[in-house]
Amino acid sequence: MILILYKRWPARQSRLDDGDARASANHPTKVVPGRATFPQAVVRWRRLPTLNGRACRGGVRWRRPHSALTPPAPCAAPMPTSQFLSESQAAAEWRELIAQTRPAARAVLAAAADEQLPGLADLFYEHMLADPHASMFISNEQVRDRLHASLQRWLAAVLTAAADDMNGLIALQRMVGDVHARIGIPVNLVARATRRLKRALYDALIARMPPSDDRSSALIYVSQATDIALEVMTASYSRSREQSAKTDEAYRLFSVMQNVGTERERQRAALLDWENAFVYRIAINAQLDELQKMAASDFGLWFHHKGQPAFGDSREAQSVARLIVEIDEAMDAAMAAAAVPQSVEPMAARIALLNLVRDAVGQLKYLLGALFEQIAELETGRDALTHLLNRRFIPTVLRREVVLAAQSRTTFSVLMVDIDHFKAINDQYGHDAGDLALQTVAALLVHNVRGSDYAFRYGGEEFLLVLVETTESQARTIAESLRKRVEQETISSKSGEGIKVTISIGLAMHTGHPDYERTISAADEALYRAKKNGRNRTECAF
Ligand SMILES: Nc1nc2c(ncn2[C@@H]2O[C@H](COP(=O)(O)OP(=O)(O)OP(=O)(O)O)[C@@H](O)[C@H]2O)c(=O)[nH]1
Repeated sequence: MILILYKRWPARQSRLDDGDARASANHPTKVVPGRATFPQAVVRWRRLPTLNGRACRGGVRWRRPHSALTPPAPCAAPMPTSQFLSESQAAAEWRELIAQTRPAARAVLAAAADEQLPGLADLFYEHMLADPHASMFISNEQVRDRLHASLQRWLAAVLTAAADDMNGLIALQRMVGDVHARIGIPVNLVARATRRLKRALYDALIARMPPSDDRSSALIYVSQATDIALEVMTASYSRSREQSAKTDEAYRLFSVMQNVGTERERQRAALLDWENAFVYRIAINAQLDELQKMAASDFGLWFHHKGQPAFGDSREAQSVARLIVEIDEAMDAAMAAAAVPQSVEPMAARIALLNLVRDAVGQLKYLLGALFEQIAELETGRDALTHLLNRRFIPTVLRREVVLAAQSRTTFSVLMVDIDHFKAINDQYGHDAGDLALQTVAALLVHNVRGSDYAFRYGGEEFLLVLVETTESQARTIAESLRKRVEQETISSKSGEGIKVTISIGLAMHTGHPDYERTISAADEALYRAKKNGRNRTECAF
C-alpha cells in the first residue's frame, strides 16, 4: 500500500455547538423545491462514524461528506459484487483467522510489528520508487515525510488486528483502496510491493521463531491477513476507478460534445416516424411481417451504434435497450400467432400488439428525454443557475492539477467559499432574491480570478475555487480581495431593496500530497473556523 492515510481528524466541535441548525440530524438542510440544489448539498454536514477511535479521537465529528464529490452516479452500473469478497465476508474471514491464530503467534506478531516496521516500510517504498509509474506520484520527500509512517500504521493495524476492531479495520482497507484510486496507483503495483513485504515478514518470523506450530500459525496469519486486506482494498479501488473513469469520460464528452439539441430532435422524430408507420400498417390491416422491426429502424440503429455508447451503461439506457427487444419480440410473437390458422382472433392479437407497442414507445420517449437531458447537462458541464462548473468535475480537474503541480514544481490553492447567513436572505427577500445573490456572488468570484483558475458551485450557497500556480501569500491576497469585493456589492432585489451579502472563505494549499481530497478537507476545516470565528473572513489551513 502506498498508504496515504488521512491524518487523525482534529477533534473539533460540532457545528451544533454554535447553534447551527443545519448540523443537526433533526434539522436537515432544507431543499428548495424546483431550485438548482445539489443532491450532495442536502446532506451537507453529517456525523461520520469513527474508525474505532483511531481515525477520529474525538469520537464523532461533523463534516461535509467529501466522498460525495465523486457523485454516486445513478447511472453507474454497480460493480458485480460476486467478483469481490464482500466486506462482511472479509470481516468474518478475518475474525475467524484471528480466532484460529495461536496466542503465542499473535504475541510474536505484535513484537515483530513493534520492531520491524520501519525496515519493512523502507523495503516497501524502495520497491515502489523503483517503479517509474509510482515514482511519478510519490516523491522521496513525501515518502519520508508522510507515507512511511502511514504504511507502518497500516501494517501494525493488520498484524495486531483485534476481532472487535473489525469494522474499523475493514474501513481502513477500503479507504486505502479509495486513496490509491484517486491518486492513480495501479493495484498490481500495490500487490507486487505487498508480496515483497510478506516475504520480508516471513523471513523475520522464521529468524525469530524455531520451527513450531506457533511459527506456522504466525506465518499463516501474515499470509491470510494481508490477502484479505488487499482484496478489500482492491474491491474499493476498482469501484472508485470505475467511477472516476466515468467522470473523466463525462468531462471529455463535455469538452467535445456538439449538437446535442439537434440529435435529440432527430431521434425523437425517428421514434415518432417508426410509431406512425407501425400504427398505419396495423390500421390498414397490413401483413404483420411487413412491419419494420424496432431494432432495424432508424431509431433502433442509432441507439445501438451511437446512443448506447454515448449514454453509457445507465439504467435508462438499459431500459431503452430492453424495450426495443421487447417490442421486437412482441412483433415476432404476434406474427407467429397469426401464422397458426384459427389460433387467435387476428384482430384481438393486433390490438394487443398495438397496445403493447404504444405503451413501450411512450416509455421510450420518456427515457430518451431523460437521457438527452443528462447529456445536455454534460454538454454545458455547468450549473444552470450560476453557470459555474459542475462539482462533479472537481476530481477530474484536481487530479490533473496535482500532476501539473508536480511536473512544474508549483502549487495551487483551494478556496472553499460560503455565503454567510444565506438562509436569512432567502427568508427575508424570497428565493428569487436568493438566486440572484448566488448568481451575483458566482459572477464576482469568476471575474475576479484569472482565466486559468477554476470556479465550481460546490453546494447550495457554497463554491470551490482552484487557483492554479499560486503561492500562499498570493492565495491569501486573492481570497481577501474576493471577500472584500463581495462585501462591497449591493444586490438589488425585485422590490428595489438593496441586499448586502458577505462570504466566509477557507483557504488551503496543495502541499504536494497526491491526494487532492486532503486539500479540500483542509479548506473545509478552515471554512468551518471562518464561520465559527464570526464569518465574513478568511481562514487559512496553514
Ligand atoms: N435561493 C436559493 N437558495 C438555496 C439554493 N440552494 C440552497 N439554498 C438555501 O441556502 C440556505 C443555506 O442555509 P444554511 O446552510 O443554514 O447556511 P447559512 O444560512 O448561509 O448560514 P452560514 O453558512 O452558517 O452562514 C438554505 O436555506 C437552502 O435552502 C438555491 O439554489 N437558491
